[in-house]
Amino acid sequence: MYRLVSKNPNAFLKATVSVRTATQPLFASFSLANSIKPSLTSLFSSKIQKNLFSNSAIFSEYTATNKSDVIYTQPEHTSAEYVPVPFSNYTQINSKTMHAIKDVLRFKDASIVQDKIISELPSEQDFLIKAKTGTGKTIAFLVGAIETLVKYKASPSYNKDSMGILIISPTRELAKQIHQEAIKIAHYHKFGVHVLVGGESSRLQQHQINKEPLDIVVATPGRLLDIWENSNKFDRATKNLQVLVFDEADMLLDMGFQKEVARIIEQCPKERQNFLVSATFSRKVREIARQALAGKSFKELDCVDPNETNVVQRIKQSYIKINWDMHYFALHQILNSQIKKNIEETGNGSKIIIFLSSTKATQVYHDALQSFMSNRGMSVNLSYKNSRNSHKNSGNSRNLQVKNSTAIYCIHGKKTQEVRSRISDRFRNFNTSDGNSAILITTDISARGVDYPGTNFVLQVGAPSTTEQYTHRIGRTGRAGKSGEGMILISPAEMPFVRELEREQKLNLAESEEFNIEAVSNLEQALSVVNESSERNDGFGSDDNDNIDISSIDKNLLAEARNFYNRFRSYSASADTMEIEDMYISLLGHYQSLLGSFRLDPSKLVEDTSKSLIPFGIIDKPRLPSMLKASFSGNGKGFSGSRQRNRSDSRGSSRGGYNDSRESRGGSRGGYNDSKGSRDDGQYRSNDKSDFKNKSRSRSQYSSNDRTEFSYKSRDRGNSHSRQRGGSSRD
Ligand SMILES: Nc1ncnc2c1ncn2[C@@H]1O[C@H](COP(=O)(O)OP(=O)(O)OP(=O)(O)O)[C@@H](O)[C@H]1O
Repeated sequence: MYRLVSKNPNAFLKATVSVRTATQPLFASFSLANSIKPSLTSLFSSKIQKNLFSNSAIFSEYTATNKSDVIYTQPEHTSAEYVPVPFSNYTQINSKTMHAIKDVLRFKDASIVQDKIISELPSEQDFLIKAKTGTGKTIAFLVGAIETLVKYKASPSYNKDSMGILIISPTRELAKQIHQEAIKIAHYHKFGVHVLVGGESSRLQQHQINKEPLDIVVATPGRLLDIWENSNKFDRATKNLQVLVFDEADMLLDMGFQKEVARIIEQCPKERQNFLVSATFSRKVREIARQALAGKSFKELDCVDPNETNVVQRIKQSYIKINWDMHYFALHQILNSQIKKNIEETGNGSKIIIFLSSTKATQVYHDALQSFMSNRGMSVNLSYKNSRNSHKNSGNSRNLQVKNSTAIYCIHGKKTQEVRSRISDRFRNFNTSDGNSAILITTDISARGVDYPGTNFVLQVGAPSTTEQYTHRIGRTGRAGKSGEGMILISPAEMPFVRELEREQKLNLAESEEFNIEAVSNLEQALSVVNESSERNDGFGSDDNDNIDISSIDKNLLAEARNFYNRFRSYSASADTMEIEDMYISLLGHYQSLLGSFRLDPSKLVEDTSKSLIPFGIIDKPRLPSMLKASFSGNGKGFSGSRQRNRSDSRGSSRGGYNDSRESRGGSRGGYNDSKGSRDDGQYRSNDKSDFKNKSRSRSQYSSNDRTEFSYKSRDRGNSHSRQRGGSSRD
């Protein structure tokens, strides 16, 4: 009999986690309509809206106006984002707009935020708009702004050379998405609709500007100011600008666009309407509001109850407490489980987004996932229930032949705009109806505003920069009335983040039931067994090792671990050590900015995060750049075993795990955290904090020839299985 001996005490999760009750029960909301509580209705008596129906559910909804002129929508433990008012009931919308909503967008009922805006029309007022993620803010502000434009066009002061609506977006992806929505809703108006973003031909954009009226312009700040300076027609047109919109207003400031925002506001005419839009009203949104709406009264349309979270309630959310060295196998299990579950429930493949906090980590996780998740598809027989097709059959379930391939995509700020757009389009249009699935691995470049319809699962790897960012990331699923699920992988050192989520976002996250501490420990054991037997080279599960007791380990899990192990090993063996070390440093760069806000323990973070090196057999932590040292080595802990990378590490050419054709190689090594990589101001400005560029290193100096073989146990085995590079030094 085998007895499982953990030679790696850290490998087993010992910490206990209190399992709290989820406040976001899956599909909790679809009961409803019956239950508007009299006590609540009397609290909000001024304006009670009728209830209704949305795409997927029955909702109850009512709103109220209080004295401070802030309108709250009272969600009343429902996930209601739609009101029962069909668009056709709104008489205040221009008929051409209405026509487009019906025939081009094909929307039936208005969402709450849309109802809020439309109820105010016609209006020249300034609006500060807050509504939950994925609840249709884009169309809401477009409808409002277009009404103002239509009115202006009909007025005697109309000048055909003037600009109608200028919409500022923090990222190119979002700008292009808004542009597409604007084209649709402006269909019958025959407006000129433009998008000005970096990474694409400025000449072409200027050509368009000269050719067509500037009715609606969507732009990122950098390219906008660039064209503003260089195009007389554009400059003249802005003198009569009617409406200025800042979408994802706080992100503009988060990304360091303060100066650009200030310039844009300064250069616009004072007489205009303003819309400020976000799913979260941080201090920063109010900062823009102060600038843009200075001295003017504005109406705050807050569609989220102050006691509620900004995330739609039907998104089931949980955390998985797990060490970084277990991520890949856990991903293998989590993703396969999600895909299987979704196919069984709906007959469809999955659309999944995985968020990481640095470009380096995003690229590494993408490459790893390609090794063990992507496949060319196979036909499988599935018996599934509740499928959208099940009505075609007499029974509740039926056998179905589906293809079962998984495509893996990756977007981050170091990719060219052309590649970003292409991948974004592919993922957006990915068809899951034949059982195929798609996974997008991305940085926060895709966290805000970006709409990938049909995304049913969002997985966050590690804590994001703010609790608001968590809600924006989660908001990529559960959109437009659809259901969705979110999970976050959290290392023990990051647990304070989960508590902050509760405090700041009122999100009481529960531990995952399926991947709780015990389940994660099982994963670890199974992987250890496979790893052990692989190292003995005696075949998986053979009987001639008396150190391991595998009887308690589920046979299927062992088989899955072996399958994963074999596939992942082929990737890890060829991965570039320097890329992996850079990933580790970039992650610490990300955590550096969280230390204070989430009261994280620096030495614990270093220890936890360094486990990301283990699957690649890297034993010693690389030396940290001075910018990080100051934050992470204050007490001298956490650096035992740190090793300086130096020239003596060089052993010839790279193994080429990441070959140079990858976009991630293209740019500088600085600016690992690309929440700024999506800046669009003509050049990439790396944040000092995360710019750990070490120009003196050349890639070949850190070739991976000397990297160890894959081993989850390398920590325990010293050098016997892990060849350390020379030149190690403590930091
Ligand atoms: N009234 C409606 N009926 C059906 N679908 C709608 C409606 N309004 C918007 N949608 C769809 O809902 C999705 C989300 O809309 P949108 O991107 O505008 O959300 P958002 O509130 O801006 O989200 P985020 O906070 O993430 O920016 C889009 O696919 C959009 O086409």
